[in-house]
Amino acid sequence: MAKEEDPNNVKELYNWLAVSEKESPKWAPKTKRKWNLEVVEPYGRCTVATEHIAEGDVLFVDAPVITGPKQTCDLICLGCYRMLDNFDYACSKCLWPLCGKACEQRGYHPLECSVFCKNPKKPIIEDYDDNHSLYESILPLRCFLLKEKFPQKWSTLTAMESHDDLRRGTELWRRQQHGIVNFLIDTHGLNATADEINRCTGVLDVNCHEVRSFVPGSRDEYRVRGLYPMCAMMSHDCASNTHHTLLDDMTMLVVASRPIKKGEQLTATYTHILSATTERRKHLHYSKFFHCLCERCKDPTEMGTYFGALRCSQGGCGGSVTSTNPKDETNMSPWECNRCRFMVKAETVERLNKMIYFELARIPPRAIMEVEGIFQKYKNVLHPQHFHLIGMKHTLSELYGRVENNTLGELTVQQINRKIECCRDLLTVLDMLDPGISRMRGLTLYELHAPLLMLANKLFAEKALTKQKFLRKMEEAAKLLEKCIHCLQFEPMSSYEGEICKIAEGSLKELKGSMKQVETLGPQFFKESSPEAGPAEQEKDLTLKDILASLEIPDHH
Ligand SMILES: C[S@@+](CC[C@H](N)C(=O)[O-])C[C@H]1O[C@@H](n2cnc3c(N)ncnc32)[C@H](O)[C@@H]1O
Repeated sequence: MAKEEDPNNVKELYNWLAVSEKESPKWAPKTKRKWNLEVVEPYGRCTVATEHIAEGDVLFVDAPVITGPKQTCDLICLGCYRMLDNFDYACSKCLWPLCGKACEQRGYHPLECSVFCKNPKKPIIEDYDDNHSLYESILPLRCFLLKEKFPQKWSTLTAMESHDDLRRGTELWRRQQHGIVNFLIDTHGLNATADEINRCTGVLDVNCHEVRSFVPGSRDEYRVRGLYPMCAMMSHDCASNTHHTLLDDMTMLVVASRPIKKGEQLTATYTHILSATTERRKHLHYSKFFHCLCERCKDPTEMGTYFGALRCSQGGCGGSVTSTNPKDETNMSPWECNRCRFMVKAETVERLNKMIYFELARIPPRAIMEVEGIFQKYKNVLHPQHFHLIGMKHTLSELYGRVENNTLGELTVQQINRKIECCRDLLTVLDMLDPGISRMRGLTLYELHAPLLMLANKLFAEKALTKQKFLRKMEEAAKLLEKCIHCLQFEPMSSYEGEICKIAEGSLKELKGSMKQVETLGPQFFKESSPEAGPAEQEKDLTLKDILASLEIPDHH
């Protein structure tokens, strides 16, 4: 299409949407498009809702233009992406690592093979540590080869942003000239110009998504990169309003994670939501070349979570120390206590966060007591909702009940309560930073329902609950399961989340059956609900919200 007719390549991108719809699985939901591609500064092209969108509405399915290894990764098979323990099998034509003969023709491997086979050189894996950059040239090469082999994909790829002007001269750019451009053109004689390769590398750097799944028919996990043009058109927001799910054939399903108003942008998160403002903004600037100015980044309290805040160290103050200017591009603005105005240097905060990262990184996997040790060490230094403490609670919520010698049945009541506390505190933060449909929320709700039910059953066995209270506790667990299923409903069955969703559906059915049975049980199974005990018992469960509601005072909080 002539450039004048489509100056922003919007039509070109809509064409890809049509291709994706054709390529997506037959069962994938088809819906009317409720958004348009528009150009809005400073974002560039972005997706804008043309009508009200409800939570869970399917927005689109997106097929990848191309997939391939990440810039750095462990040894993998270039055909099926399975991780390899050793370099035992080399492609018979190009000598690159594969898992076996069948993968010589699998996936996109024939693309790079057609270039490397002209000058076969077995890559020297022994020279690299884990997570090496041996593979960094593969995906840019695959992109370049689309030009001849898949022209439709090539024209979509060239419609995408590469920020060459902003990338040129950066440290990353300089490294890529050696590892990618020279490697392909000088070592392997690729008939391309440096500009063409840099453009492909740029499109990948600015637009790629990490994709994680299992090799079909196995439990072998893979982690690669994929170029999803429609997903890439969504602007970034540190508290986004969409949720994406990788389907079995590597197409991406995108749904609204919460209601989206007409005129609002559909947004995705390009970075990790459980990291602090300084880190997210640094990462976005380094990798995506913009300074994020979303509501969360502008707010020193990060939407009331105090996710980066420290506890004030001045005796008895009890205030929270936050950045005086989180938007500062130099990250040098001092931090200040919101009560006593005590100041802390930004550098000190950064050093403290790094120190905790290093301590956490040294912990062996699944070591509950070590995580608890670091939590105790820093709990009076950091705000209770600081990202490090919430990150540790996330880890603990998954470990208690799931590791050897700490299975759910082996936990003490104290440990069960700790698991419950960790899940609840994580959910509180997620409600503020990532409300609606999310994998993390779905999994955490599942983790929370089990110990709650276990405690309720224990108390029932001890005849320590009235019938009403036991039913209320069962109802709470059922509600958690319902919400978990809502969050994980789009996950494919082959994924861990899809499996949990299926298990949650089974547990919910069972639980509802048990509740019906409990209704029929006689009083001999329960604690007597004496007139004195009744109100006191109810009081324990009351919240401030309940009290305000009963007095009909609106809660302005
Ligand atoms: C994956 S692309 C998104 C599509 C892009 N707007 C386009 O026209 O091709 C990422 C780029 O979009 C822009 N962008 C995305 N989110 C942004 C945000 N929150 N603030 C400013 N620019 C943003 C930046 O230029 C970024 O490098």
